[in-house]
Order: sequence, then structure tokens, then C-alpha cells
Amino acid sequence: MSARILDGKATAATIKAELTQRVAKLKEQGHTTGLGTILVGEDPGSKWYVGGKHKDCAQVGIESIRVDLPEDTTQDELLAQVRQLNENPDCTGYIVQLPLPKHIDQDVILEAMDPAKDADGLHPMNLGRLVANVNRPMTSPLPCTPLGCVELLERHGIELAGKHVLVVGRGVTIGRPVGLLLTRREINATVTLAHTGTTNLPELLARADVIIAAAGVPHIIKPQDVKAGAIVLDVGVSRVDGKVTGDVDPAVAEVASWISPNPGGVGPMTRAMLLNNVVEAAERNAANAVKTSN
Ligand SMILES: Nc1nc(=O)c2c([nH]1)NC[C@@H]1CN(c3ccc(C(=O)N[C@@H](CCC(=O)O)C(=O)O)cc3)C=[N+]21
Repeated sequence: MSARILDGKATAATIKAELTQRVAKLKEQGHTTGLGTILVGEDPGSKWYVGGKHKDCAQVGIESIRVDLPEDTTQDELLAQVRQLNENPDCTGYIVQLPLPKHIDQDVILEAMDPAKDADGLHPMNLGRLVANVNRPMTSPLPCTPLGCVELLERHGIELAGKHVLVVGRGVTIGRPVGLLLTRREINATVTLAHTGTTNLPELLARADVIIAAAGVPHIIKPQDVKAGAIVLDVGVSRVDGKVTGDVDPAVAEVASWISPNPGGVGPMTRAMLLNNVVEAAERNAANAVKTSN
């Protein structure tokens, strides 16, 4: 048996086509949609990601504002840039590319962002809203990678209600928030969160209906670890000999029913969901403008 492919690249292209329409509609109504990025330092991987986000914006008609700062930027200088984007009316949403240099406190920067412009969904206010809201529709930005995982499964017709999902990895961008999203009432999955302190990972892996591998350890998930017919999302990104390498051994495709490739799976979906967050923020602004003018 060979698993079917959760094609993130193709799905992201479909989503981008839909977003293009929504951006055009906003434009007709006189609203511009703009994404800002702040990059600190010279890391080639981070530069490549940021460059990709600007290309994505150009494709869907979103304006983009790029702020690149030197590695030795102080925390106060970065805060000043954050405040500028908070005030800039052409910037509908923005991200501060992570990780930041060690001399800058990431939490201080994230907390200084306007939560309404937080395109990554990582501001503590927005993470808190995700914790607090179980039933009601979410009206605040959600973290892009968890959203990308959910959207990738939904658009392949995969139902998550009642399924046992094992998340491997407890990072703030995916591991911790994805469980909050999957246990919302409208999705109704059951979630286990495993991490480096977990003592029975083999047992948990063997039982899982869905595995979300987000540990950032190359090929830690092996075919013998996985239940026959499991659905496997490969989220981890490492570089081995310069090549993008996921957390999932490609041989897992012989055992799983569905698998997301890496590259070509969750990565492109993360980028599409960033655009989605910016467009949703612009749509909320447009709706609020109508309310206040009435
Ligand atoms: N504030 C912030 N927001 C982020 O969303 C954020 C971040 N910081 N820091 C770094 C991580 C990583 N990340 C990826 C996005 C897209 C791909 C992606 O599209 N990858 C392609 C190509 C991979 C390649 O060839 O290098 C793929 O999977 O097919 C991967 C990784 C976003 N991140």
C-alpha cells in the first residue's frame, strides 16, 4: 500500500486563487490589503522565507512592506519599527520573522504588536483568545501552521471528529496551539501532546489515527512506529546537507493512508494561511468602517 499525498503546494495555489478574488473585491471597495515583514539579521533561511512571503503577496495582489534590519539592531530600535507598522494604515497585518537574535526578547516584541495586525497569530492576546474560545466562531488571527494543517486535511476531505491526534513537539508556533484548534467544538478531535519529556512515545505513535510531527528532528518518525492507515503530517523543518528534511522518514508512505510531503506539504500551506490572515484582517477593517460610518 502507498499513502495518498496531501498536496500542500496544489492546495496552497487554490487558496491563493481564492484570496486573489477577495483582495480584488476589497480593492473595488477602496480598501488596500498590505502585509509587512520585519527581518532582523542575515540568516539565509530567514531571508529566503521572507522573500517568499513578498512573492506570494505580489501573486495575490497584496501590497507588501519590507523592513530589513541589521543583526545588531537593539530591542528599542526594533520596538520603534513595530510601533511604526502598528500606526501605518497601509499595513493590514505584519510578522516579525522568528527566531530573533539572542539579545532581543521575543515576548516583548510580540506583545508590542497590535493584536489586530498580528498576521502570525502569535500575540499572547490572540493565543489567549484561542484558549478561551471553544464554541464561537474565531474572529481573531490564528497561528498559520496549525491553520495550514487543518485546511490541508479539510480540503482533502479528511474528517477529524472523533480521531485521536498525536502531536509530537511543543513549540509555540505549532505544537502547543494546534491542539487548541483541533479540540474546538467544530473539529472535535482528541489530542495528545508529546515532547522530549514523553516516556512512552512508541506506544502513543502506535495508537494514533493522525500524527502531526513537529519536533524538528530529521526522520524521527519511522514506518515501524506508525499504525497501518494512519494520517501523517510532516511539519518539522531541518536542513541535512543543505536539503530540507522533515521529521518523517519517507518510507512511512508505505504504511500511512495519507501523508504530507516535506517540502511541498505544510510549508506552502503555512504561507497561504499567512496571506489568509492578512485578507481576513482587511475584511474585518472594511466591515468595521461600514459600522462606524452608519
Ligand atoms: N514570524 C514567523 N512566522 C513564520 O511563519 C515563520 C517564522 N517566523 N520563522 C520560520 C518559520 C518557518 N516557516 C516556513 C514557511 C514556509 C515554508 C515553505 O514554504 N517551505 C517549502 C519549501 C522549502 C524549501 O525548499 O526550503 C515547502 O515546504 O515546500 C517552510 C517554513 C515559517 N516560519
